[in-house]
Amino acid sequence: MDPQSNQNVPSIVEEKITKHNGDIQIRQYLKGKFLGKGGFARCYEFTNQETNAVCAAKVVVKASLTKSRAKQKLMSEIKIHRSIRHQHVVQFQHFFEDAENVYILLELCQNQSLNELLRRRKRLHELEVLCYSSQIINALKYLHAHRIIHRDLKLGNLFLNEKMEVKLGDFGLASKLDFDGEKKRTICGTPNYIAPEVLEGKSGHSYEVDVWSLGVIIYTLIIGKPPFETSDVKTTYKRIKMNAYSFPDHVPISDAAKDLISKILIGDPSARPTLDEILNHDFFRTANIPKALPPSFLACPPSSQYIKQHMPQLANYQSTQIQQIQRLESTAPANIANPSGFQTGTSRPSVQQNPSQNMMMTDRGGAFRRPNQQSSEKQLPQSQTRPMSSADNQPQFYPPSINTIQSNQRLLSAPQNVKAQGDSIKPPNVWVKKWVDYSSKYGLGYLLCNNSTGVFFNDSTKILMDMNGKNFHYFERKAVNSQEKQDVMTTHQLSEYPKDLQKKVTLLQHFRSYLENTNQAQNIPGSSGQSQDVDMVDDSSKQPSNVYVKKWMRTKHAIMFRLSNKIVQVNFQDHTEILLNSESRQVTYVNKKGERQTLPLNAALESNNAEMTKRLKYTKDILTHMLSSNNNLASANGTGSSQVKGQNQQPLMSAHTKRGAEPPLSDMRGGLSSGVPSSQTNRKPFNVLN
Ligand SMILES: Nc1ncnc2c1ncn2[C@@H]1O[C@H](COP(=O)(O)OP(=O)(O)OP(=O)(O)O)[C@@H](O)[C@H]1O
Repeated sequence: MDPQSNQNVPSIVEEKITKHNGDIQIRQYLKGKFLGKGGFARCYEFTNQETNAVCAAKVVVKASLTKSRAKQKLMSEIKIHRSIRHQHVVQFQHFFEDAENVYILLELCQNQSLNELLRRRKRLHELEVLCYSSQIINALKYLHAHRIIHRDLKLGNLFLNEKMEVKLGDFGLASKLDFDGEKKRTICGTPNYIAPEVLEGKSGHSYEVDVWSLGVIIYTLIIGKPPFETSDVKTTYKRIKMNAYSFPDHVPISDAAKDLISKILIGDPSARPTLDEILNHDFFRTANIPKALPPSFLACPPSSQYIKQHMPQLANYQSTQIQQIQRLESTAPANIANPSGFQTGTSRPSVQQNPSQNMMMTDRGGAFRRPNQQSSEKQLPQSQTRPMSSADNQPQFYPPSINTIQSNQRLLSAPQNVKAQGDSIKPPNVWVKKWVDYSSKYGLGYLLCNNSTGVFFNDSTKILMDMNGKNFHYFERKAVNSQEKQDVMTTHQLSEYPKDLQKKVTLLQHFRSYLENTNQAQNIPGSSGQSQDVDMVDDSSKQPSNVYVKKWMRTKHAIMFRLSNKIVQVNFQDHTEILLNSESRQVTYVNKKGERQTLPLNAALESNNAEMTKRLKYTKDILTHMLSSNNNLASANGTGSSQVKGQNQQPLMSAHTKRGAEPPLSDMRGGLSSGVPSSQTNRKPFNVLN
């Protein structure tokens, strides 16, 4: 509570009204409850003593308006706000002044702002996000149709009235265009929500800045914190300009929501979807969106019954999927199912706690659809619905998390006393040594044990650079006949290659340097990077260099790669590994100590090494599960990749694979500092007028 404000002491405020005949009438308001304060106003409940009508009064101290800019801002706010009327805009009622203050009387929003709601709830269910964001979009559509840009769209300016309707308020930074193509140049906004074109300030900005902020809001409500938030504003701007954000693994989010957010948060404002396109996005088709939510949701998340009622498709889908997942979970080794060191607690809801959100992750939708488009477009493959990234030509590379790096270097430094059994038993010669999952933006990058680097892009093309770094192979799926598709490989020199591959080659190089520069030993307790390198030269550097990752997926407990050499590699969270050679039907198992053992599949299944057989069964179950859901990785079991239709680069079951919190971006790229979230920073508008 602010001691200066005397904020909760009721007092009477008098408005002098001069009548036509010159008489003065006094209207009295009881200044009641303090509602909150912003950068330049305090807000109170005002009760009209004559009518008993209650409203919110924004009180601006006149002494704070000495600078002409501040005065201008207030006048502009009043001028714009009083000119509009919409169900989802805080209704402007009246304004007056006395010797000390200016009073703006507004429709009272009793249920505070979305900011307070999020603070209470930490994050919202996607159904709630749909409900709130569709109302925000309605308000924005109205404003934009009246050539008004809000320019300060944020949770703190989105209020809830007693009917739980969203009301957009605070028009202090709003601007009215004189004509549609006009660009505004004033640098204004609130750091976390500000669009990159405002920061660049080169060619001005327009309505698209509100669309950007809407994307930030959707992300923030689902994930629980703004996408670009850091502890200092400069770093936040850097992140915004470089479009450096990611979806944390520990928070469930549907593919449709991810897709929409990544389409909105695009640097080029002209590439952002329009408000109508957003409303027609698949995300808005995942539910029968209620007009308003019950007030109980201010404090508690929706019940599963409520979700079922509004997301019936999800509910049906959910029950079968949950059973499948529970079956998989039950076959997972105990220490994998609940490994120590995993995040626990409320920030990591389990499938059972919040099944709908987890299940939504398997919804592969997410395309924009115009109102008349056929539903068949729903089945567009991800490569069409989710282009590689924004329209930028120079991709910015910010891998989401150094924690995503896993290593199976221990395969190389395995003790010699664990021998392969029998003459015909040969351990695999190429496997994934390190990887980084950056599929929230570009794809999966990986380093093989033979030092080749590859990327599996989100559009399902693949690229592989051999260890000398002079050539690269590019793989695209093409139809070989009317029924079959296969990866078709073209080889290029790095000094000369088709221009349209430039972006992918740049990304490959970023991935390569990122993976190579990551401290190899950090995930391998007790081992040294040096000895691994020596081993690697002896062991695998002479192996064929065109082995690449054909498919991959992540589950709650593991990441799986299917390599083009018919190896299925499964890296478990507890650092054990399975390498399954479907051709020779042999299994290599790496235990927690890094000891490896290669043996025939049948022998492995019947072995009395319980740890290994559990993991092998888990691998088999996942492969079976994927086979039944038409997943490509299943083709590694010998059915041939060309017969499988789906592409799977998204996590199938859960987003909880990574350990630990999001690391500081400074670890990944110079100049950026730790991303410690702060509830207080970055909320105030800056440079209000210039
Ligand atoms: N219509 C309303 N109903 C209820 N509370 C309101 C209303 N308008 C504003 N408030 C409360 O008053 C606080 C300050 O209002 P507002 O954000 O409009 O002030 P401001 O000084 O213009 O803020 P900013 O610094 O964002 O420009 C809000 O955070 C909110 O808590």
